[in-house]
Amino acid sequence: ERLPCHKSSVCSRSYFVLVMVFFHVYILNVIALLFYVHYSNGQEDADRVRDALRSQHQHQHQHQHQHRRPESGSPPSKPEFPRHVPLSRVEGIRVGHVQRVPLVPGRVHEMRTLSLKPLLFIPGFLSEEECRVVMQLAQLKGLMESQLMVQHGQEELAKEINLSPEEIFNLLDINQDGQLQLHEQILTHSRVRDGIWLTPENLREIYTGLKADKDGNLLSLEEFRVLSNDAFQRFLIKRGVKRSQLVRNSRHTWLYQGKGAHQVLQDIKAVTRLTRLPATLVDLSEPLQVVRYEEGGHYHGHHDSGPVYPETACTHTRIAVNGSTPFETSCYVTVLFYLNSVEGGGETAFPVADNRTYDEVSLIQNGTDLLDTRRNCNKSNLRVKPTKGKAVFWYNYLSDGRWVGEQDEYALHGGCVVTRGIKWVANKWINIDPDYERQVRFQQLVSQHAEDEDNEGLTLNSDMQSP
Ligand SMILES: O=C(O)CCC(=O)C(=O)O
Ligand SMILES: [Fe+2]
Repeated sequence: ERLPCHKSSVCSRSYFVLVMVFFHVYILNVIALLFYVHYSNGQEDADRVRDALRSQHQHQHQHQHQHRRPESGSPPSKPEFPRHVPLSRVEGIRVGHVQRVPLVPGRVHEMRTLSLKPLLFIPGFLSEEECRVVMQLAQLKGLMESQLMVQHGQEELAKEINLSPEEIFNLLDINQDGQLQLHEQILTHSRVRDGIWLTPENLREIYTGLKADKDGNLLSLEEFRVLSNDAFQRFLIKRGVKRSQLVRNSRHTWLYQGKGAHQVLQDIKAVTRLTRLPATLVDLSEPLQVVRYEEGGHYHGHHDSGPVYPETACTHTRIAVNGSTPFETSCYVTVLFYLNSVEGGGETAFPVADNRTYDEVSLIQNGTDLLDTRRNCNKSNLRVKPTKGKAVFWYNYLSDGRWVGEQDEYALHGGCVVTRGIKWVANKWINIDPDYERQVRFQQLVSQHAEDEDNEGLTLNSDMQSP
């Protein structure tokens, strides 16, 4: 028996029509949305393919006419790495994995993965002859001290940002317990202060000398306040600082690798094939840094690239910064070449490579300072022996899937003290700004500048030719 159904109720014909209309509109909406998603992706794919083709074309063009400047009058060249195409990064697979890299025609080099945190490889690279040429060129040019005895930068910086003793104290007090333990002082206060490396004993000696600390290892805010800003420095200068007490005890020079440079130096730019990074990045990077450590030389633990903060800019892209950035840092992928085999010591140490976790405070514990490469290299997780012609290559940044991302804290490293003989290395730092837009702006500025120079040259030439 059917229930009675009134005209005005939900069973009515008009209600049914209304529901059907809504239903169809809904279905049409869904279909339209699907079409939209499909076509917009298609467009992006098309953009991506077009960009990739364009970049490939530019790449080939660059290989055919190496070091050729952009044609005058042409628009500034587009970056070789469009946003959609991720920056190449070599896969580590697993520790011990070996991959073959075609660095020079007719010869295949092997590259072994040494660690995954940081992503680090050891490829064979330079021939004996190439090592000899680089060392001779560096000697011919002349080397300078890598670190001057006393740096004033920190004092000036502290004055510039105008911090009170309380504010500095809080900055140093990592665990915020109102007292500075010895490792806190070493980690932040003394390390960055003068570029002078202080051991726990040094620090105690200084505090005693300055009559700053009454109870040994702890420094209260009151005691800290007594220490005037330059007390440390004055004390150290009076007492004398030896080269072995510096963060970096070596000499170095820079060798230009562009057009007209010695062929061996130009050939070292084959790091593009090693790292698979775009040739433009390598071309726009700093020159080759050649370093010589005498017996007793060292370089304490450090990062080649700084952390990524909004207020920090890379040194190489500073001309592309809109507005001002108070701090600058180096931004690199590092390729380190060993130009000779060292008789004793001189390994490159990576104290926390492949550690499960990274803990800055535990780098200095119970008198053991893992960053101290004069004393504690044997406690590092990974040490690379300097062998002539070999290179180590690592990423100072993690990947964000497309471009370089956060700083890789595990990339901490240093050069162990050379116990016998002399050590020669060369750094090929490939400058990459973690800020993609800034790197692109920088490249555009550089190519625009080159273009302007070319135009100026043309004007000058025609001036000279005119009667
Ligand atoms: O000499 C070494 O083994 C390391 C050198 C180094 O880390 C550097 O020059 O930045
Ligand atoms: Fe380094």
